[in-house]
Amino acid sequence: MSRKMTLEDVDFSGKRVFCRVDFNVPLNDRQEIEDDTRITAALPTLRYIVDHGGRLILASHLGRPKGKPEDKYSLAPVAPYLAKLLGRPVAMAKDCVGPTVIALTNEMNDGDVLLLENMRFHPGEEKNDSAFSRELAQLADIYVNDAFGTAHRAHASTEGVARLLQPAVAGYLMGKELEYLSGALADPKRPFVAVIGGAKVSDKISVIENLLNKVDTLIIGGGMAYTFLRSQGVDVGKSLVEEDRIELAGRLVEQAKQKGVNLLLPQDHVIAREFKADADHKICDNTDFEPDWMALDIGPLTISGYEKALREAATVVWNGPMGVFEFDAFAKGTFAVARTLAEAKATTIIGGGDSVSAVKKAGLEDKMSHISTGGGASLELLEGKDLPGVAALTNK
Ligand SMILES: Nc1ncnc2c1ncn2[C@@H]1O[C@H](COP(=O)(O)OP(=O)(O)O)[C@@H](O)[C@H]1O
Ligand SMILES: O=C(OP(=O)(O)O)[C@H](O)COP(=O)(O)O
Repeated sequence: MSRKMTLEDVDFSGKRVFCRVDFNVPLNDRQEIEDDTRITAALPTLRYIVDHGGRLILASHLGRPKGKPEDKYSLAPVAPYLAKLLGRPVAMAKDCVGPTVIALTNEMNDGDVLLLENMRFHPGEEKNDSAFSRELAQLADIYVNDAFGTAHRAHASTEGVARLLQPAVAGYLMGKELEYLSGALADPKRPFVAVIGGAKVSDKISVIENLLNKVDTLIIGGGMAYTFLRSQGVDVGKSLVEEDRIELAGRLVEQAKQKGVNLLLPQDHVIAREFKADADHKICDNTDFEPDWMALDIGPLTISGYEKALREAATVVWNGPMGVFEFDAFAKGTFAVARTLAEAKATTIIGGGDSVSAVKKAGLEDKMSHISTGGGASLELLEGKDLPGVAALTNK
């Protein structure tokens, strides 16, 4: 993709800036923010705009309201939280379009911050409706997109407005995410190793197909490994297997061979009698699976093989857990990968979703080169797709 304009390419002084952020943060029952990672990740961009005299109009979605207002999805709790982080007032608008909002934006002074209410309270947002995009575009002079986590959505505030408000530029978080994730795929330091896990092959087929053209080693773990093992004739008992993907998994193994990619599958497993935190469990290898048991984690031999490949890597991308890490008894494989990456000399990129939760649970966030703020968006990049929210930005 062409290089996009960035914050430094624009004079923000006295300008109204429509800045799309991803403040889709988890809230608890008391409407308190449970994880502020996405808010703190956007701060460098927000500070740059206000420090350069911009009038900052923030736009985000929260949750998945169905095109109409719902109290539990209000962004109101974010305004005071952000005000504390920024050390300046953050006004909260009751809506994101309409005369009252226009009046609020007209009253702003340089350096003021206004948070608009949830974009998804309007059906036009997810439909990328042009009339709704025009209403949003009316509010500002310049467009900034720092919402990497939502960049795979072609919605009004992520795509439509960017086409109407020029220049449309990438914020720092967006730039950093693309630098790591697209950078790793375009020009990785080698050996380049990808670790792909999680529940199902079907969710990650395109990722695996794309990575087979890029990586030196592909490590497979988690539930999806058992469809791969079945394709190799291993009897995997009651482990998670997608019957309709066995043939495809076999073809991917063949492709890896043809392309000279070192594909690593689990050699031993922690198997359990049932899918429960305190289930009876033991270790088995590929020759002695119990017919009525299921694999819920990779075994010790597999862990040491995977650790060795990771220690030799220069670039690692990780997406998806190695086992049912939510249950302590089956979290060893996932935490071993997290620890090995934390100690590795490689550039380590954690591509969103459950692998990020695992790294955070292990307290190892600070030891990774990059932890993505977008699960879906990083997967689409790993699939080799362009992100609509990025494509719509102004080329350099
Ligand atoms: N061996 C396994 N059997 C069943 N489920 C598994 C297994 N290994 C991992 N999982 C489950 O996969 C889920 C994560 O899968 P997925 O949503 O595809 O990953 P991600 O969110 O990282 O993309 C976790 O809830 C985990 O418990
Ligand atoms: O949380 C998000 O994505 P993620 O769960 O894939 O990381 C983004 O805010 C996008 O939200 P959406 O998947 O409701 O469009």
